[in-house]
Amino acid sequence: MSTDMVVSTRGLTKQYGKLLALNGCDLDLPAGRVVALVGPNGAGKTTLLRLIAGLLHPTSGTVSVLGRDAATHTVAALSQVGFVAQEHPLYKRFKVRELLRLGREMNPGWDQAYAERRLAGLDIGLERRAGQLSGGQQAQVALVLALAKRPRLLVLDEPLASLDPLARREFLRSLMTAVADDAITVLFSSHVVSELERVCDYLVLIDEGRIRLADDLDTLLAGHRLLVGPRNGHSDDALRSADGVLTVVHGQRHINVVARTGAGPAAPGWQAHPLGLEDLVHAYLEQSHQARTHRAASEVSGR
Ligand SMILES: Nc1ncnc2c1ncn2[C@@H]1O[C@H](COP(=O)(O)OP(=O)(O)OP(=O)(O)O)[C@@H](O)[C@H]1O
Repeated sequence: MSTDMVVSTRGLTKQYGKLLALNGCDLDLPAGRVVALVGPNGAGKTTLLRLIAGLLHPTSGTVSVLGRDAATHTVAALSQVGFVAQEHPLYKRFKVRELLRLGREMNPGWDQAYAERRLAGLDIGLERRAGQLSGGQQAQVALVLALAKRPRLLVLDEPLASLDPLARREFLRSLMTAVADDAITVLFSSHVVSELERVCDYLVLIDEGRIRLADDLDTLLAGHRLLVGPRNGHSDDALRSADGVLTVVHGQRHINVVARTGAGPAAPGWQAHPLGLEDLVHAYLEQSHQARTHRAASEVSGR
């Protein structure tokens, strides 16, 4: 493992009974990045995040966080990791002031002045009860509680899920100020891929418990292209089976092909365009979906 990696997993596997939720994941996350973890429902995102936060033990393989084994040094590892679970649960009957006191009592590195400053900046009064705050304000309080631990790694499970577009923007803005001020590494899962391009600089794509992609966003975007060409004269199967081609979609007059840069059709009439993050993620998931459908069909016909 390289020492400047905040998270390193090797062969990380988690089974719930017979269900294989994570399957032999090797992952290295460099320090100081904002990492988006994306994947369809049930892909294994929460499981991976909980393993990294030391809240679950692997069935096999290893997970090292900030140079320590997260499974065996949980207390030491956890003090440097801020974790906000899905739906950012807070003790709803507690006042914000009481939540801060709890945080202070439970975390040796607690920074009360920082917490109060951030809450004041968000206009969230310390005497408000958590349960009476809006969903967006509760998400912000959960973020402040995690940041006031002064973690080196902040792990957020679906922080945007229950927020409306405005609250999402505000939440991401707060997150970005914290990242800029404190140089922490952030790892967060999300289904809202369209919003990630502005905030993250590293992407991990997980599907069926396996890591499909993990790289700098710029490298990934530069490494793929959308190719648009005329409909006639191309067999779908030939296009699809070409090396480096991820997806082939027929429009009314054109065919859209997502391919690795340098691969795919290059005949006259074809034009290459840059690919956005949403299209890139969609292309990989579509490719997995097609492979699954193909596998299922072969199993049925082989019976
Ligand atoms: N405690 C559990 N017991 C049994 N199976 C579980 C448990 N937690 C998760 N699973 C299963 O493990 C797989 C991965 O679940 P996980 O929650 O990690 O996925 P996810 O990518 O976070 O999904 P989502 O986007 O829907 O939140 C799923 O098939 C899920 O049903």
